[in-house]
Amino acid sequence: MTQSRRFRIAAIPGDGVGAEVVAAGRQVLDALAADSGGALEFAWTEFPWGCDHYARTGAMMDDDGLERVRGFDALYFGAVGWPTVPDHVSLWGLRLRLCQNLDQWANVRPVHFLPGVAGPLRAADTEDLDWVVVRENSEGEYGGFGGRNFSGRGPGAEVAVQSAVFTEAGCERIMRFAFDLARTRARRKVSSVTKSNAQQYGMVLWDEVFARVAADYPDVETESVLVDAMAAKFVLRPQDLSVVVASNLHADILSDLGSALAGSLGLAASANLNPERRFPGMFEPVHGSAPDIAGQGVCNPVGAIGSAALMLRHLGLPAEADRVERAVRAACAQGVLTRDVGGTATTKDVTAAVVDHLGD
Ligand SMILES: NC(=O)C1=CN([C@@H]2O[C@H](COP(=O)(O)OP(=O)(O)OC[C@H]3O[C@@H](n4cnc5c(N)ncnc54)[C@H](O)[C@@H]3O)[C@@H](O)[C@H]2O)C=CC1
Ligand SMILES: CC(=O)C(=O)O
Ligand SMILES: [K+]
Ligand SMILES: [Mn+2]
Repeated sequence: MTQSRRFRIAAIPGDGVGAEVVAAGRQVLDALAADSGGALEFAWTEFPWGCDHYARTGAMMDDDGLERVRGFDALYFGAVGWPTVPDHVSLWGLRLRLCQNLDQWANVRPVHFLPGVAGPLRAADTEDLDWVVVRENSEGEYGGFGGRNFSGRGPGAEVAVQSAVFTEAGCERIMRFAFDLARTRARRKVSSVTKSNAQQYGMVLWDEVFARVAADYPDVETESVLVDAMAAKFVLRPQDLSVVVASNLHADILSDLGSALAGSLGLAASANLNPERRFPGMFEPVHGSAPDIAGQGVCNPVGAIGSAALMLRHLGLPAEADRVERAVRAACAQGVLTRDVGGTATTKDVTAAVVDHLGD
């Protein structure tokens, strides 16, 4: 008899469409478990953190929240942010707080085409558009270093400093992670995103570490591309990319561009990982809380369902992850699409279609 595998997952829907897409992903995973004949079980605990929690308590999450989630096998996250709370308060109070304290220093954000989904790159197809943005997720521009209100400067003359911090160790570990990932892919190539022409300290260190790490991977092709040129390359030569490693801010921007090129921000999945596995990973769609469409039941759940597939793979369930990804492709190919990708289906219709195709 196969032994039952039980995974404890902390669900953190957050704000806006976060609740809708996390419900969709949970439904797909629960269907997978129900179909496993008892071999697989997901035990969910939901944490109602976000901007409503802030309105009630003055904090985005509970004080002991970090302690409570660190023992879970994984965190499944929706999105954070709502117009009632300043975005920097909500983001730092929840997503960044979780990622930083759980030392999830690698953020993996794959981009691929789905059959039946038209993107703006008319000439590209599934072969061309299949790359992974590896985002440095612990330092760089989002390290939180800086300040305001320097002495001697009054209202109207304020100065704010927002520094980017790059450490040699931080650069090296994300680059090694990118090279190791490249070795698992058909195209063994790592493209480093830089801005060392204008930023002569941090980005020059980034480039130097990249060159040093690359020397340890002679079997992997490399290139170093300035971020502005990389934005153009995403559009003009996507077939030339495989693994793209970039700083926190650069990768944040480029991964939204990547998912838009695939057809919508609602499609892209992501994994926030502590590769040493001292802490659980956090799996979330790339998009935010989408206040403009929240509560209407029309948001695209594909990014969140894809994030659930990344979670399965990280939990050692590659066959189940493949099954979810195949079911998503089948639902899209069948034309069950939300309106952001040109269809008329609701979030629930797409989720139900994915669940149906789990049986293919
Ligand atoms: N990791 C996180 O939790 C993130 C949180 N945010 C927060 O989200 C809030 C809104 O930020 P925005 O800049 O508007 O970014 P957003 O990603 O929420 O939305 C940008 C655009 O994409 C569309 N979109 C996003 N997700 C979609 C989905 N699943 N299906 C269909 N369309 C979708 C939205 O309708 C909107 O037009 C802010 O408070 C921001 O700070 C933003 C990005 C990431
Ligand atoms: C905050 C944000 O935009 C992101 O993590 O992608
Ligand atoms: K998100
Ligand atoms: Mn982003």
